[in-house]
Amino acid sequence: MRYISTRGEAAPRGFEDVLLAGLAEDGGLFVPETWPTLTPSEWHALRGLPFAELSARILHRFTGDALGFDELHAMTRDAYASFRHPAVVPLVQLGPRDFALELFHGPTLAFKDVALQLLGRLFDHVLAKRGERITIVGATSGDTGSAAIEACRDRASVDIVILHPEGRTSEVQRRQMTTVMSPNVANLAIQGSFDDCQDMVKAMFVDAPFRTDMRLAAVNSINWARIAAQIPYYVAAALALGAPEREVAVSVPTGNFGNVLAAWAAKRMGLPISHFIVASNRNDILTRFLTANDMSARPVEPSLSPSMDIQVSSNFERLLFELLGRDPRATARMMQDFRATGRMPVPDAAWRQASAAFTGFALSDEDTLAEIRHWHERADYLADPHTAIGLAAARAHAPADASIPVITAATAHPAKFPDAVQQATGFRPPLPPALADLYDRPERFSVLPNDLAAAQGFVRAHTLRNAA
Ligand SMILES: Cc1ncc(COP(=O)(O)O)c(C=O)c1O
Ligand SMILES: N[C@@H](CCOP(=O)(O)O)C(=O)O
Repeated sequence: MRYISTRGEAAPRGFEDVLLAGLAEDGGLFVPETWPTLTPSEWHALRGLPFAELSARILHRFTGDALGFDELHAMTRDAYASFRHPAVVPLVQLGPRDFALELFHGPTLAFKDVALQLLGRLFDHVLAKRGERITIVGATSGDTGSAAIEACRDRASVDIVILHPEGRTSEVQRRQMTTVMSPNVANLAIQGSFDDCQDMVKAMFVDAPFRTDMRLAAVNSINWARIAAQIPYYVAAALALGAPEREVAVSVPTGNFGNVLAAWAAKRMGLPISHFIVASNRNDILTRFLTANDMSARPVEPSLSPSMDIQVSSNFERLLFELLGRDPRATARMMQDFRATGRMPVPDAAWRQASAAFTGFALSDEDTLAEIRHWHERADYLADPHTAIGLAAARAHAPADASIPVITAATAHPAKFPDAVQQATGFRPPLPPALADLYDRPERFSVLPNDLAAAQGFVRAHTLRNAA
């Protein structure tokens, strides 16, 4: 299995190199050279397997010979042993055809743990084999940061620096990152938006000397391994509902487009997903694109679902590459124009293809609160604001064929956003016991302006200090 860059100027390479590279040197994202597909009997063989085994079987299709199945299975078993639910990613029925795929039972209470608990172990495995060290630089709007820190803290071969937008995460999210005192972990609060943080991280990756000197690696969903590790839960849910014989639809609260892209990748592998519903908050660039081919970035606006306060969705590039018939030159040109102008006129044929497969939906804060209240009153179900947006989108855009179930990705635990949940329901969800003293723990982070040189200086100092 080899991977190519969406922009065509980076050498193709295998899974381990892609894992360590993160972003391709040409600024593009790695994608599989060809998509692996499963036959109906291969899908059947996965039905009912423990999640760790199913996950290893799917991932093995993407690692090729780089990793043996047994090694991979040992890692998935270990990664998911700490999840608080025995099913790891339980599917909860909320209505006749409405299901919540709960992805928040990992250590930091969001879907990011599913991939990042595994990535931490993959990094260790590959670095130990190669005798190398890396510095991870990541951007977060709240959840990737804590999940990555939890997965990488105290690992001998890894330093990690996470950039978050100052004051724009929930307090629980910030504290989950800034109360970790491990010497290999550092947090930067950037005076800007998540998009600014993500731009800085990408700029560090395309600064070749800096990238090489620091041995940079990525934990964001620009890293293909993140996407690959998010595919298995869609497989598990669809098989549980009758796939491959029965079609399913998915509704995914969306920011960087990684989680919904993982579902789309499952479809490319042959899983019968008939509809993709892309749910966002008032930062609705994807909805504007899907409904009116208006891909134009606006300033990021804070909302009650801060993890989705994103305008420039990294993984859209992977979809664009496919929509353009895998033409790397056209992809590179369009991405560069988007960067320069903030607008991306997508050719009509490509847009029609996208809008036939994906339906966009955006929800205001007020309606998000109403949706949390609706599920609490109707099904005694507590949804966090991100999940609520996914559930609202599923209700608005469920396929006309009522035999198709709709799986909504429940991406965060309600206790991560207690203020919004309390405002909607009057009930303040408590943190699980492992995090019960979170508000009493001391915090450590540095604040920097939205300035690339300053952030690079910080990353360099952190790396050198730990190497000494
Ligand atoms: C709770 C939550 N829901 C949804 C999203 C959006 O996911 P994605 O960026 O993969 O589209 C995020 C952040 O990425 C998140 O943290
Ligand atoms: N919502 C994310 C933003 C980063 O997304 P990623 O999937 O690319 O890591 C977050 O919570 O940090």
